[in-house]
Amino acid sequence: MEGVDHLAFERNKAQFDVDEMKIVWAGSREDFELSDRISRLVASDPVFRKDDRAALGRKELFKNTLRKAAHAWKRVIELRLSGEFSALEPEAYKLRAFVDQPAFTDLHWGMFVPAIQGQGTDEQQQKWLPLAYRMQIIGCYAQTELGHGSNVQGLETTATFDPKTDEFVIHSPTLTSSKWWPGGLGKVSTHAVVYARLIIDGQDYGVHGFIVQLRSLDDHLPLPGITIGDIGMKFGNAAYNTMDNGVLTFDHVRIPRNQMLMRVSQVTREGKYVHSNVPRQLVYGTMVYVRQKIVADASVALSRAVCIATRYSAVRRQFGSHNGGLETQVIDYKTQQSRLFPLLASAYAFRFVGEWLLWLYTDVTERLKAKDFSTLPEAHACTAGLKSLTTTATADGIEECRKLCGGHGYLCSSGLPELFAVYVPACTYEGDNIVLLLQVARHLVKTVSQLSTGNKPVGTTAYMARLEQLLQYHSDVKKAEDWLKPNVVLEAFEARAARMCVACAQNLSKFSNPEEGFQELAADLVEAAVAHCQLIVVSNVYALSLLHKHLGDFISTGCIDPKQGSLANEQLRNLYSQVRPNAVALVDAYNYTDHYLGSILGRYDGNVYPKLYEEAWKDPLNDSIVPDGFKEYIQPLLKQQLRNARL
Ligand SMILES: CC/C=C\C/C=C\C/C=C\C/C=C\C/C=C\C/C=C\CCCCC(=O)SCCNC(=O)CCNC(=O)[C@H](O)C(C)(C)COP(=O)(O)OP(=O)(O)OC[C@H]1O[C@@H](n2cnc3c(N)ncnc32)[C@H](O)[C@@H]1OP(=O)(O)O
Ligand SMILES: Cc1cc2nc3c(=O)[nH]c(=O)nc-3n(C[C@H](O)[C@H](O)[C@H](O)COP(=O)(O)OP(=O)(O)OC[C@H]3O[C@@H](n4cnc5c(N)ncnc54)[C@H](O)[C@@H]3O)c2cc1C
Repeated sequence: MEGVDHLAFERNKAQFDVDEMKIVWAGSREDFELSDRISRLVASDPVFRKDDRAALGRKELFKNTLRKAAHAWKRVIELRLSGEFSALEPEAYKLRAFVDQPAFTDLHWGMFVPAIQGQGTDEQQQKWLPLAYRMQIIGCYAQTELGHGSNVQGLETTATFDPKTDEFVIHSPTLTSSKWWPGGLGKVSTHAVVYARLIIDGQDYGVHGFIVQLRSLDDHLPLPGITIGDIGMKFGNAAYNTMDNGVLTFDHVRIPRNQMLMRVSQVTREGKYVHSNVPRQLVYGTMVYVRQKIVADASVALSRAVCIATRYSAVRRQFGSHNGGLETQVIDYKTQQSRLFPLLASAYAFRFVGEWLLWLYTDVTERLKAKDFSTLPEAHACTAGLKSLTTTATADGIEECRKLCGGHGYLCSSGLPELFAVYVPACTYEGDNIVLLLQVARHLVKTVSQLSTGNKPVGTTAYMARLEQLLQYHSDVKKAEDWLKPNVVLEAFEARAARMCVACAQNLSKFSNPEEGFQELAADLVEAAVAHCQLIVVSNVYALSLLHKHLGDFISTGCIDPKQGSLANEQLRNLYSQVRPNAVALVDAYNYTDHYLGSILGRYDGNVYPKLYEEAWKDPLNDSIVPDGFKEYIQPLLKQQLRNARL
């Protein structure tokens, strides 16, 4: 039977309305219609073609990215996708997503503009944002240096106030202070928000943001005192090499005083440092914003991989043929289901968690405007923790989907190698995932230690208020179906997280130096932070597979016993059987075009084999029947073998 028939058959099995689910996935009917329209628009535009990307060299690839970014901007304006000025509107954001090629514009819109919006004064915003909104200047976010990324307070670039000229002198005092990594910096950006140590009259006031012009707006040459370039090829072939991650050094570059971002703190004409009545952590606000975006994007990357692996698993057959009949679809193997279906569930779970985090972020932003900073620690912990949890699971999930597709998953034409290579740096950028989990752990330990002082835990740590009860808890599950009750799962996750946090807090208290204790117990603290973040996911959606995966934690903390663990596993198998007939329809509900998926294995029509065969012949190696280099390198070998044989 041809693949085409396999998927039609699969679609007929669905036990729910796929069109309704498309709307659930999109968020609303309006969002669905918008995504649908824009994805088709991109798919039908030849400039946005991407099937030739894997064969391009770096220079061609980069030029191709510039062309796409310029064309995307033209379309944004022509189609009025940008509201009055800004491409931060959902329509433009969707266009960028479906173009599916990282570019300098991501950092311009994703970090440069938000940094000015969040950390600039009203005056600074009025001056810089209109230019940035019209892309008359292009900006990047220059924080990380060769020597320091995670440790932001360890940055070395200096911004020294010169009261004589009312300027800051931006300088890179060491090799390790070279800015290193900023996307869009290497070849494109005309401006950057540069993070540097503020020095006034010999005193160091810590890291602050400054708007610095890097290149001439006429001929694009670096301005005097600025050395700038690309840091070189990165992991994967095309993948993130569409981006010009850059290196930058300053040799006493002067900027006007009013280019320090002064919403959080100011430097007066007289050189006086004034700190507003706001937490200094607001300087980190852009990172909180982007971490929230990264969580929202995790479900997109994971769902793409899952869509490819699910459709292909329904098309692919191995073993099990009796009397010349059809072989078994690999999706029917229980091992395939136990690897694939939890990922399918995770993609949906991350979609809903992303929505919840957007709500939380919006709420915090509103409060900040009203000078209520009370929820900032919670926002930082949630964005950092969920960024870490979802990107780790998504990167691992994409790789698992590649394995689920067997040998063909390793072909670039499966779409999976490139998806993995583009996605995997998300585990590092915007905060290394372990470093971020340690931030969550600090928040949790602080919460536990404040319980005795009567401080009521709020937000996602509210469950800690029931600590006594959670420490007494033992699951009352008696039969497999009991694990279907959301409250039963939720309580087990709460008790596990609470116990792991309390155990860490108790062990920490044995150290006379708390910081030393924190370093020594860091691995346990990371585990406790993961347990807490998983609880956030579980409290937004139901997730039994996580319980099974981390059974060790649940049993060792005494929340459940081994028998109840086996019942969870039994129930999970029942659930896999229920998901099985709906699997293809569940991934159809993502409504991805074949252009966006970029995968022969994941084609909507399931016509995998003829298209794989056709694609192989397009490889440049097949341009000639006898390869270049035959005469120089193959023929002499063959002749030598002949001579040896004669001897
Ligand atoms: C044509 C085009 C058309 C359309 C285009 C349309 C749209 C554009 C498309 C896309 C754009 C959208 C989005 C972008 C999405 C993706 C972007 C793509 C790629 C991303 C590139 C990645 C960029 C980067 O990587 S930038 C660099 C990021 N760097 C880091 O993350 C560094 C990590 N380190 C840290 O964050 C911190 O230093 C640390 C937290 C780890 C260390 O802190 P530490 O505690 O040691 O020190 P302190 O600094 O003293 O902190 C102490 C207290 O502060 C609290 N804290 C820390 N951080 C925060 C925070 N962020 N917020 C609030 N509070 C914070 C901490 O908890 C301590 O508190 P306490 O109370 O004192 O305990
Ligand atoms: C593709 C890509 C794009 C990027 N874009 C930008 C950009 O636009 N602008 C920008 O400013 N930066 C950018 N970055 C830089 C990025 O933000 C940093 O690389 C990231 O924050 C990690 O910091 P690091 O490189 O210093 O890692 P390190 O901190 O050196 O990490 C190395 C190892 O040390 C461990 N480690 C570090 N500190 C601790 C600790 N306290 N406890 C335990 N373990 C620890 C980490 O877990 C990791 O295993 C980008 C990076 C990449 C890969």
